[in-house]
Amino acid sequence: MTSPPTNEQVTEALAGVQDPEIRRPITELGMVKSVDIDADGRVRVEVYLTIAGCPLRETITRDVTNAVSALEGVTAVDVELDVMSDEQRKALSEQLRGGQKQREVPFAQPDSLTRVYAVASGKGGVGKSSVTANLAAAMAADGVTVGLVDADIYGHSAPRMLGAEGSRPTVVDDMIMPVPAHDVKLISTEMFKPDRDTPVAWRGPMLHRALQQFLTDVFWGDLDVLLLDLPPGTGDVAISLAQLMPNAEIVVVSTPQLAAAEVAERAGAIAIQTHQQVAGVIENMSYMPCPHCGPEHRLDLFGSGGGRQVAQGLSRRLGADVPLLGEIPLDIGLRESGDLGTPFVLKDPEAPASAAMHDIARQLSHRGRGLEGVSLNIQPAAG
Ligand SMILES: Nc1ncnc2c1ncn2[C@@H]1O[C@H](COP(=O)(O)OP(=O)(O)OP(=O)(O)O)[C@@H](O)[C@H]1O
Repeated sequence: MTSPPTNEQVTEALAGVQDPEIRRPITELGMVKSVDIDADGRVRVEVYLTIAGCPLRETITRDVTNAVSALEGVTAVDVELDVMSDEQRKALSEQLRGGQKQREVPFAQPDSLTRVYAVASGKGGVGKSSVTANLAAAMAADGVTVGLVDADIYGHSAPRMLGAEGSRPTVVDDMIMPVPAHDVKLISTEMFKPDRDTPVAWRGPMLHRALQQFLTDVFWGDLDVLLLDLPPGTGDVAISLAQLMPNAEIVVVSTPQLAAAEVAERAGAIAIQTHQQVAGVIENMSYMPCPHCGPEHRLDLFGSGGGRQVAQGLSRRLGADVPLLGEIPLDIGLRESGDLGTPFVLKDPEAPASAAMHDIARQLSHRGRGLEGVSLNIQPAAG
């Protein structure tokens, strides 16, 4: 008969279990309360949850059971759950903040390597939210660590599109954990409403505070990319965002319709006032692949050329090259999968609309993470 594992072996196995929201090993987060090993190989692990009624308690129980069961000599695993005390939560939140007491926007710090993209549109209904949610899911599927702030207060649809509708984030002390949805770390205005049907009637200053809180009080961890879904138009949120994160780059979504393009160009041109960069333009609902002849025959339902016109107009106004990042065709599947909570890029990655979004996601996540102006902490060699 094999002998039971040692305490060190069990602890090492537990170090492979991450808290699903914080994405760090439970051993590092002080979540392992105790480990008991019987002579017959029965292991009992007590785990602290950050809050009572933690929505991910089953995931944690399953992951701990799997990790410990895999050890040689283990005959059974019992997982018992306890809840952190206020002091433990406070200590954890301080640890996550890296000992830093003052609230700062981590992405606005000069040494931040996170690429921040604010997705804007001139008017509603052009598919900005669908495109943003799909870009986030496509990036996550590519192994990019991505966060999504759904700041579209009036039309917050990211939770539904990512299958996280009705989710409430876990709060540890005064730190908010983003909700994991298809490997995207998600925070939405919807999560802070008393109930789903209450409209959000926040005005300028409240909006600014909400956005600030999403950026300072949410534990994002190290992100490669942060996407922000802005409300349509050139409103308060875009200005607040520029104040909070001047390094955020704008991505403009437009339809091919020339009238829509003019409005979209105006939304992008706000970057001139706020001194931000425009990373590019995405044309959505570009064409309908002909149901009879196939995708080679494009039906231009909403006209054509809008995306290119916005890109050219913004290049002229900003005096910098603003590329057209891609053209996403109309696809009924895109709408359906959004309604059902599975992003189209995951459900049908080969469809032309998905392929276009995967391609745009790669362009945005693989752009050099501009080290310009970033302190590299290199000391000159003593000569
Ligand atoms: N390429 C596409 N093909 C088919 N349907 C699409 C496409 N893009 C978006 N849609 C659908 O169009 C509708 C509007 O999209 P969405 O809500 O993403 O727009 P929006 O610009 O974010 O609007 P708002 O900012 O007003 O919330 C949704 O029903 C969505 O599923």
